[in-house]
Amino acid sequence: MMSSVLLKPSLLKVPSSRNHRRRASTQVTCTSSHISSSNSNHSPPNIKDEARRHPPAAHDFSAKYVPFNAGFDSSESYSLDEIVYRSRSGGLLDVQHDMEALARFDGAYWRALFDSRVGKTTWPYGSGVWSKKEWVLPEIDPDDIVSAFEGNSNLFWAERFGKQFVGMNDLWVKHCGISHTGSFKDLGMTVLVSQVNRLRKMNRPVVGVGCASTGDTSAALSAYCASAGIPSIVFLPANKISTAQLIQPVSNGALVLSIETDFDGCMKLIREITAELPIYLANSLNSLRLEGQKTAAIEILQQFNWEVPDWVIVPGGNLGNIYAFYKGFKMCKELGVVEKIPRLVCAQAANANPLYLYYKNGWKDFKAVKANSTFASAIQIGDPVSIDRAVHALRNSNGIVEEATEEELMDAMVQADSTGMFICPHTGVALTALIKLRNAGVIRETERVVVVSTAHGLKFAQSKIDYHSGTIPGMGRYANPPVSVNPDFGSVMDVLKDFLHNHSNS
Ligand SMILES: Cc1ncc(COP(=O)(O)O)c(C=O)c1O
Ligand SMILES: N[C@@H](CCOP(=O)(O)O)C(=O)O
Repeated sequence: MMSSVLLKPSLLKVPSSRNHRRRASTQVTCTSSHISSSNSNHSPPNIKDEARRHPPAAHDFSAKYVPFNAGFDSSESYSLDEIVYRSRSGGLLDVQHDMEALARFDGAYWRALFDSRVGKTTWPYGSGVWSKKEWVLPEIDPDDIVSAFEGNSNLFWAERFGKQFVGMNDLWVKHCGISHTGSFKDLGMTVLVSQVNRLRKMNRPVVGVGCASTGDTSAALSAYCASAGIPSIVFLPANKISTAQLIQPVSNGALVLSIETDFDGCMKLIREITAELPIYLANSLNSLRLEGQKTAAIEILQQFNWEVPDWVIVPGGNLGNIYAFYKGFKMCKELGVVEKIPRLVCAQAANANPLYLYYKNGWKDFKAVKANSTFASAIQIGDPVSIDRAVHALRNSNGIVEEATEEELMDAMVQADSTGMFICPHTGVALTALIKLRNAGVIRETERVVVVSTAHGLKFAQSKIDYHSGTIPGMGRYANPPVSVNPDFGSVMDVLKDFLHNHSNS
């Protein structure tokens, strides 16, 4: 472990942008060719120029691809600059960091470094993902990074929902959906598109980037590609994603293919296509994505001042994210940042529940299912690519899998909304898991729980409209439809008197 004597305080110094700016303006004749080319018109330096003037101290951190869960005797590995998604045996890959190099710095060092970067505009550390750059893509040049300063999302104390619906005082919702494109996919996509940007500068054969999607991956991919000027192609199951999600890649200039199949069908097609054409695969089968997504776990610890919650509940579909959370927590423990990891819960819609069935069967005989239609449409997935990663995460975190019926998930979403949130149906799935585990006495009243909210509720407004207007057969217990009222004083007074009478004790 690195002793404090060896800590380089300069690594921790994050000059304020004002200081940067002042110094920069007195150094206009700086010798860097980058700077002179980008500032040939003598405009003030931008945040990337400033990052070039103050390169981070040299280090020897590195990362490579290895087969997922490879034994110690495996020597198979690939540079991150190779275009490879599968191991030689056809299994999943994982990004493996040089943990020895990282462990030369102790937990206190990493905590202080990460804390020093929060809330700044310093490139690229103003991003919640890139503020952990050394643990994400240590070798990428900050110039190649494509970032919207994603991450650093609100960890919301769900005081009223906690008290009213689950009898808890320490319930939190990590709002990963309050983000650039409205979902947690931004966290992974900034990493993947940055690496693509680097590969293209290295003249590697990447003409475009493609994904299959239930609506959120495609939104993130198209936005990050558009901001870097990289062509994107998205495969969407026809009529199975929300209008708000569909208009995102359309607006960002992606080639949008609407295909008469489900997500699993689109996933199969994109894998075949990316094996043939110089199109880089952007789904979470590509382990680069998970390096960005894992920073949400680190961020949760950071937001609790490096205290570890008891439980973290994550809605699961293609199952990359549950592993990403595990990996983030595990790295923090391995590097002495915290002393333990939370128990993980993966929550699935009962209409698309292959992981739940596998768990209930004691992890014997995994069978893909035909995913049925669900209001949690972004997790309507029957054959998740990261099934092995999810099982690993759950087994090693004493984890649990729960499921939610359509009525349960919609009721939970509506109840959460009634306490001031505006969440997506997938978060409703996670809240249902919480309600069930509280009722079963598995999660205790005094425990600290984080529910991961994965997308913005506005992307799924139609499902809320349908619920509240009573158009979903058998649903609507907590509906709060608008009241039609005649435009006269008496009619309005009648409605208000009823309202005040009903609420007089609340
Ligand atoms: C909103 C939302 N929630 C949850 C998930 C599940 O994440 P994962 O596929 O990583 O399990 C997805 C995508 O699948 C999603 O778009
Ligand atoms: N919900 C996802 C499904 C694909 O997941 P990925 O993480 O493998 O890209 C989506 O929004 O497309």
